[in-house]
Amino acid sequence: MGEAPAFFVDDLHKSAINGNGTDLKPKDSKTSTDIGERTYVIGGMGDRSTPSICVRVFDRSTGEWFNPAVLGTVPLSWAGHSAVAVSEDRILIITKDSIPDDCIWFLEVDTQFVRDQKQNLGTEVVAWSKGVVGNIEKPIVISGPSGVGKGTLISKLMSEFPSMFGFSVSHTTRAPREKETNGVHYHFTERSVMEKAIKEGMFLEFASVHGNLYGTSIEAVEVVADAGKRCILDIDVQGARSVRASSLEAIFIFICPPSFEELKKRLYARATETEEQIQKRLRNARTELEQGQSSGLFDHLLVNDDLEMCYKRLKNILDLNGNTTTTNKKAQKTVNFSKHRENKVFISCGNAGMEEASTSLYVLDVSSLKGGAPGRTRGLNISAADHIPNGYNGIAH
Ligand SMILES: Nc1ncnc2c1ncn2[C@@H]1O[C@H](COP(=O)(O)OP(=O)(O)OP(=O)(O)O)[C@@H](O)[C@H]1O
Ligand SMILES: Nc1nc2c(ncn2[C@@H]2O[C@H](COP(=O)(O)O)[C@@H](O)[C@H]2O)c(=O)[nH]1
Repeated sequence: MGEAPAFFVDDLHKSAINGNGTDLKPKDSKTSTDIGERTYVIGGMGDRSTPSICVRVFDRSTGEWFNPAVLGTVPLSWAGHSAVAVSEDRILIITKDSIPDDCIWFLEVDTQFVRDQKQNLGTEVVAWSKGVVGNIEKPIVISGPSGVGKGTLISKLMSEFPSMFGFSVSHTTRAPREKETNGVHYHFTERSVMEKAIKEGMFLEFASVHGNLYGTSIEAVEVVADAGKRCILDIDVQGARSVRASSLEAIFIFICPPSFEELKKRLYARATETEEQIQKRLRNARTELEQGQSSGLFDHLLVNDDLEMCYKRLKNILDLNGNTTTTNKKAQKTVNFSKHRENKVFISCGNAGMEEASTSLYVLDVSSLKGGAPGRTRGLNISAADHIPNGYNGIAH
């Protein structure tokens, strides 16, 4: 314990550009990056056909090594990497020989998500998150008691704007209804499987609703964003609260019935639940209505009395009728050199494998990072740079 393995000193050399991070000689497969009292050793394992990545941590205050639980989506291709700490809570990793869409990653070491998971799992944790250039439109969280018409409103929105919105397909342990399709309406899952995935940090949120487990996986939201669409989540109030507390910035809309009697009528008319289940849903509806209307959790409350009227108001909120906008604007692609000086990382990219070796210099602005583990880190800004001003972070790639 406490002794650094051979690779720690011998195999690493400091960045040619600023000495804060490390980059690799072609044959190397590990980097070490210091944050506070800890040194994060990130290295490739396996052979070229099945490369993988491991993380070990050396705590200089105790002189001990440990292997943290590694959460999030691990980079797939791994032919080496460069690493630099961009803040107290995360390390930027640039993987070598990757396609441009797949080369920027973050290893989070002390973000809110990591701290939460440390507490949940009772162990040391780090988490991967893939960096994505540009921002996404804020996802839309729609909540409300069972039978109020959330699904009906969402279906209308998706049919009218199929290329604009994508549905976050939740996991649930409840049995499918007659017309429901696995993978479309829900991922119908065994409780033990879902509980295991929750423990492994695969879920953005989950809750026990009307006696079953429901949850939004990180991938459910990210695949919609990756497709360039705005994600819609149909989740209960507990789930909405968890999303509010997560790194996902969203718009929260609560749908109310015109009266409790009308809600009851809709649930009976839908006829998808047994008498006992309907009674349970109605009991839970009272609490949900109380919490939804009074908690300050929701940005908008909509009464679904006349369906067409409610749909129109929903479209107003989402700026689909040409009214006030509530969506965030797309990321600015240009970099302002006079601002956020400390948040720029210069990347020197060599193409030694080509006939004429050359090096290009890019500047990565990490000042407007959004999201992060357990999903993607969005909001990266990359542009060409012609020189590295004094005092900047940089890594060779
Ligand atoms: N404005 C409305 N007026 C009358 N009936 C409605 C209205 N909106 C929805 N409904 C009907 O109410 C029933 C419940 O709607 P829906 O299934 O969309 O509710 P939900 O909120 O998604 O419920 P759950 O949370 O249980 O999935 C459906 O039969 C639907 O056709
Ligand atoms: N917290 C979450 N709640 C969810 C999720 N998916 C659905 N729901 C909510 O469950 C109830 C019941 O749905 P039903 O399809 O069985 O009628 C409803 O209020 C949904 O909003 C989820 O991923 N997380």
